Amino acid sequence: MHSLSLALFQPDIPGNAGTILRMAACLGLSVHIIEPAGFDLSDKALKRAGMDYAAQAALVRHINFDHFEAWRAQEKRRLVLATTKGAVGYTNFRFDPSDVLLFGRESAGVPDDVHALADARILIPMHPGMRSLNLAISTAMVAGEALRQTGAFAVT
Ligand SMILES: C[S@@+](CC[C@H](N)C(=O)[O-])C[C@H]1O[C@@H](n2cnc3c(N)ncnc32)[C@H](O)[C@@H]1O
Repeated sequence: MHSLSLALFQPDIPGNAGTILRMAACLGLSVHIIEPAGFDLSDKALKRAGMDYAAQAALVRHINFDHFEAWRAQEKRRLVLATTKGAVGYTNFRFDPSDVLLFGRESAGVPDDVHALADARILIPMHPGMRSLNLAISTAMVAGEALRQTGAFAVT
């Protein structure tokens, strides 16, 4: 298991969370879910989307953002927020193996105070006029680049 971690801020859609859990299990990443989520974390759709892989994912639940921040402070890890309001393109950002990569909820992203306290805000550049990518897709793109940069992909 890598120390690079994914974090989902109050996710709304179980299919997205399940897809991310499956990816995380395959790539050796832990996933931190900041509650409340918009669904029951034992939801069938979460299990269906994550398939049996979800059971192998390192899932950590935080009852709220303060709880997540207490964990992060203890670990002394940087918070890197993926946001459509980011200033730095994700391929131009230098990732650290201990980073926590935070993604916002499907319906609303993250609140302004969470946006402000992140150590860095990164963007996946999109064509003009497009609003946002799907949560699971953006998580895969950023995780792939972070793993590539930090040399953490399994070598074949
Ligand atoms: C469906 S989007 C949220 C859209 C929301 N209405 C907003 O304005 O933030 C869910 C999450 O995916 C990530 N995301 C989607 N597109 C992105 C992009 N182009 N660059 C960086 N992150 C993105 C962000 O973490 C975002 O909070």
